[in-house]
Amino acid sequence: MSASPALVCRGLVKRYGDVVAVNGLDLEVRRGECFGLLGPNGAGKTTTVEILEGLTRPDAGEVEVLGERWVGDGIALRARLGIQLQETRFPDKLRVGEVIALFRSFYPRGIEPEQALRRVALQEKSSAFVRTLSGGQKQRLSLACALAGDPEVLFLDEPSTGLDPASRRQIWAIVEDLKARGRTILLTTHYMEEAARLCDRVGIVDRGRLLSLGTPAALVASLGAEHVVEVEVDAEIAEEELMGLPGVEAVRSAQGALRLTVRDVARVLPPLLALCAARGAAPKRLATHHASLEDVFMALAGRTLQTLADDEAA
Ligand SMILES: Nc1ncnc2c1ncn2[C@@H]1O[C@H](COP(=O)(O)OP(=O)(O)OP(=O)(O)O)[C@@H](O)[C@H]1O
Repeated sequence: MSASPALVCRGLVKRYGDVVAVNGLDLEVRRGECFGLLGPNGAGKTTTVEILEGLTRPDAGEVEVLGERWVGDGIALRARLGIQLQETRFPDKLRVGEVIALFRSFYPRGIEPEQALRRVALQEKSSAFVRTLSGGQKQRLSLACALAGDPEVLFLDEPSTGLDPASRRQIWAIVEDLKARGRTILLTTHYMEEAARLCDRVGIVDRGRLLSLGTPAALVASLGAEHVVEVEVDAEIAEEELMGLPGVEAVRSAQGALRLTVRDVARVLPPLLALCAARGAAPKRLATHHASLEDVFMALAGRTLQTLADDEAA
C-alpha cells in the first residue's frame, strides 16, 4: 500500500461571484477510512467534493487524489474512482441491468454488473425499467454504478438525503459493507446520526470553512461533558447563574431554549429547577439527551444543523 493519503487538499478556495463556496479548506483522507464532510446546506461540501473529483477547478489551492494531481484528461485516475453524485438521472426507458452494464463499459476493469447489483440488493430488479424504481432503489442503483469500476476511492454525496428511514438504513448497510472491503470513502451528509454511525473521522464544515476535525467520539468528547439539558423558560436567567450549577460545562441559548452541556443530569436538574422557580420562570419544556455531533456543530457554529435542514425543506 502506498504511503500517500487517498485524498489531500490544501488551501482550497472556490468562489461563485460574491459567494465564497470553499474558503481555504485543508483536508487529508487516509486510505481505507470512511471520512465524513458534515455541514448544513450550502456549507461547501459538494463544491469540495467536485474539486476532489476533478469535475470543478478551484480558484486556489492544491488537490491530490491517490497521490496524483488532476492533469490532462485524468482518465487513468478517474478509472480508479467511484462517484455518486447528489442526484443521478437515468434514462427511464433503460432496464436496471442495462444501466449497470453501460456504466461498467466505461471502465477498463471492474466487477460484473450482476455483482454490483447484488452489493446493493437490486439483483431482482435487473430486468425492471428504471422508471418503476422507488427513490431509495434509484439511489442504490446510482451506488451500484459508482461500484462498477471496483474503485479504490468512493465519493458519496449525500447518499441518503430525501430517503425514508428504511431506505436510509439500506444505504448505511451498503456503506458498511464497502468499509469492510477496505474502500476509502468520502461521504457528505447533513445528518449527524449518519456521520456518527458510518464515519471513522468527520470534518465539520460551515460557510466553506473547516470548523473541526476528528473521530465522532473525540468531537463529542471535546464538549467536555456527555449530556445536554434543554430547557425552555419564559423569563431571563443569567448565564453566570446557570454556569454556577454543579457540573455545567457550557451554556448556550438557541431558538428560545437554554442548552446546558452537563456532566451529570441527575445532579444538575434539582438545582436547575430550583433556580427557575427562584426566578419565577416555569419551564415550558425540559428535555435531556446524550451529547451528539449535532451539539458539537451547535457549539461551533451557534446554530443547529437540524434547524438549517428544516428551514431548507420549508
Ligand atoms: N455552480 C454554482 N454557481 C453559483 N453558486 C454556486 C454553484 N455551486 C454552488 N454554489 C454556491 O456555493 C455555496 C456552497 O454550495 P455547495 O453545493 O458546495 O454546498 P453543500 O454544502 O454541498 O450544500 P448542499 O448540502 O445543499 O448540497 C452555496 O452558497 C451555493 O449556492
